Amino acid sequence: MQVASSDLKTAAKIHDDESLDFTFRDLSFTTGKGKNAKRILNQMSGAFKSGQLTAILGPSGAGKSSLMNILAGLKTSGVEGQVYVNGVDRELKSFRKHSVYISQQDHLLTNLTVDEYMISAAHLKLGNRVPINDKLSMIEHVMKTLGLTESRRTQIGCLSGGECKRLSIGLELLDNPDILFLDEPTSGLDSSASLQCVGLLREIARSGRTVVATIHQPSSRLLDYFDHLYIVACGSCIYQGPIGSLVPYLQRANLNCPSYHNPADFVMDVACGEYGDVLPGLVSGIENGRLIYQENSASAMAMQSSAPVVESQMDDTKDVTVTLMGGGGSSKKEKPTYSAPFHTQVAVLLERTWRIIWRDKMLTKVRFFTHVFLGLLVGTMYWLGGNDAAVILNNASMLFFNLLVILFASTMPTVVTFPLERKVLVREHLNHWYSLKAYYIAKTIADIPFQVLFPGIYVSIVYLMSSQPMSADRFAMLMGITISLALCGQGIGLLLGAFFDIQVAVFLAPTGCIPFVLFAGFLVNLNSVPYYMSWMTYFSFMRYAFEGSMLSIYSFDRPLLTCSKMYCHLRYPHKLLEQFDMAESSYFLSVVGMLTFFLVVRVIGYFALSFKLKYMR
Ligand SMILES: Nc1ncnc2c1ncn2[C@@H]1O[C@H](COP(=O)(O)OP(=O)(O)OP(=O)(O)O)[C@@H](O)[C@H]1O
Repeated sequence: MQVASSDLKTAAKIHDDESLDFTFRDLSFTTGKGKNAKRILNQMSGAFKSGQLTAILGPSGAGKSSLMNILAGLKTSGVEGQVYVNGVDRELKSFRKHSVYISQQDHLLTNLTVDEYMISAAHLKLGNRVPINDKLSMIEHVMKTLGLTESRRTQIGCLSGGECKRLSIGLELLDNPDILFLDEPTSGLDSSASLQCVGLLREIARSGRTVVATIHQPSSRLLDYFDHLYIVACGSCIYQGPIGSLVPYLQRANLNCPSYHNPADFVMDVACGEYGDVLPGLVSGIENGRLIYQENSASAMAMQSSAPVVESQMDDTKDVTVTLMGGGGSSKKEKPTYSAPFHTQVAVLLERTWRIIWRDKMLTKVRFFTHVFLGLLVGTMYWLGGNDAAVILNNASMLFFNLLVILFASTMPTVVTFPLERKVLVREHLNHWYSLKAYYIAKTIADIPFQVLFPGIYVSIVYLMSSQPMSADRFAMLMGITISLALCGQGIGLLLGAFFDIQVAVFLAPTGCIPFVLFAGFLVNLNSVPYYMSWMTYFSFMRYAFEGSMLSIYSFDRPLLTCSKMYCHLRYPHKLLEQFDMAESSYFLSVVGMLTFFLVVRVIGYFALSFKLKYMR
C-alpha cells in the first residue's frame, strides 16, 4: 500500500486544521472501593505532541489500555490528575469532539460495502455544510491513502483483517480529527500489514495530527516508525522519549541491550522484572513521565559526568497558543453538537439500516417464512371454527395463542441482533458521528415496516382460514391490536438487547414476558386474581392485547353464532366476554393501554442504552 501524505494534507484542508499537543500530570486510576480498591495507574505524567506518532508500550496488564482510555476521555471515574491540551485544562466534551478512538476490534457493519460505509460516515461526520462533491473527493483521498480503492465495492464482511483496520482508521479520518487514539492497531495483522498500518499512522501524524497507539511486542522495524515512545510497567512510566534514546537510557541503569537484540523485546523483559528490581530506578529516572529523555552529545557528556541525563523537561503551562480545547478562563467552550443536523442523522441511519436489513436476507426470509408457516399451521388447526359456538373456547385460545406468536416473533430478532449492533453504536457514538437520540429513533422507525408486514401476513392467514367474521372493521381492529403488540415486543427486545449481553437477553426475553402472559386474563380470569396482585394486571400489555383481540371479534353487537352440535352453551358472543370478565371492557382503553406500554418501554430502553454507553461499555 502506498501511503500518500499529500492526499492526507489535501483532505485536511477541507476542514480547519488544529494542532493539539497534550500533556498529563500525576494521573492515577483506581478501580473498586474500600477493600476491593485496586490501583491501576500511579501518578503518571507524559507529553504527546502533534505531528508525532507515539507508541505506548508495556507488558500485558501494565495499564496501557487504561491509560489510553483515560487520555481519550472514555474513562473518567476513579481517575485523578490533570490533562492539558495545548497547555490548558482539557474540557472533556469538546476534547471528545476533536479526538477519535479506534478500538482493538474493528466493529463495523459487515453488510455494507466500503463505499457505502464511507458515504454514510461522510454525511454524518461532515454534515450538510460540506457540499457532496467535497465529501466525495474527501472519500476518494482517504480511500486512495489507505489503499482501499480496489476494495471499494466489497462488502466489509469479505475484507481482510488489515483492510478492516485501514477502513476503521479511514472512517475516522473523514472529519480530520486532531487526535487519534488507537488501541493495539496491529493486533491480528501479519508483519507486512502491521508495517503498512503503522506507516499509514505515521503519515497521518505527519499531516499535523497527534497519533497515539498502544502496541504489543513490536518488531524493531515496526518500532522505527514511531517518533515517541512511552513505556508503562506496573502502572508507572519507565521511559519516555525517542526510540533511539531508549537503549542509552537503559544503559544508565546498567541494563545493556545485547547487540542485534530488539530493544522493544529487551525493555519488555526489563518491565516484566527479568532483570531484577530495576523498575523503581527507571521510574524515578524519568520522574514517572514528567521528563522526556533525549539522548544526544550533550546528554552523553552529562552521563560521563554523572550529571542528570534528562535533556528536556515537559512544560505544560507555557506557550499557551490555542484555547479551542481548554476549559480555562480564556478558552472557548464548545457545545457538544454533531456535524450533521438531527434530521440528517436520522435519515442517514435509517437509509443505512434498511440497506443492511435488505442485504441480510437470511433473517428477513426466516422471519417471513416463520410467520407464513405458523399462520398456516394455526389456520389449519382452528380451520373454519371462527363462527361455530361449539368451538368458541378454542377460538378464544387461538386469539390468545396468536398474541404469543406475535410477541415472541417480534421480540427475539431484536434481542439477538441488537447486542452485536451495540458495539458499532458504541464506536460511532463515542466518535461523535451521531446522537443517541437520532440512533434510537432511526432504529425504532426502521423496524416498523417489518412489524406491520409480518404480523399482518400472519393475522390475515389465520383470520381467513379460521373463518373469523367477514367484517373489515373487526379485521382492522384485530390487526391494530396485533401490530401494537408487535411494536411493544420490539420495544422489549430493544430494551433487553440494549442493556444485557446476548446470553442474558436471550434468557430474559421469554422469562421476562411470563408475568405479562400470566396476567393477560386468559390463563386466570381477571376477577379471580388475588386482590393483592390484581394491580399487576394493569401493567400487563398482554391483558390489553387479549382484551382488544376478544373485543374485536366478539364485541360490537356481533350476532348469534352458528352451532354445529346439538347444544352450544355459548352462542351469544357477549356471554363469552362475560365468562372472561370482559363484558365491561373497552377496545379504546385496550389500545391506550398498549400505546402507553409502548411509549414507556421505549423511553426506558433509551435510558437503559444511554446508561450502558456512559457507565458500562
Ligand atoms: N475495571 C477494572 N476492574 C478491575 N481491574 C481492572 C479494571 N480495568 C483494568 N483492570 C486491571 O488493570 C490492569 C491493567 O489493565 P489494562 O487493560 O490497562 O492493561 P494493558 O496494559 O492494556 O494489558 P493488555 O496489553 O493485556 O491489554 C490489569 O491488571 C487489569 O486487570
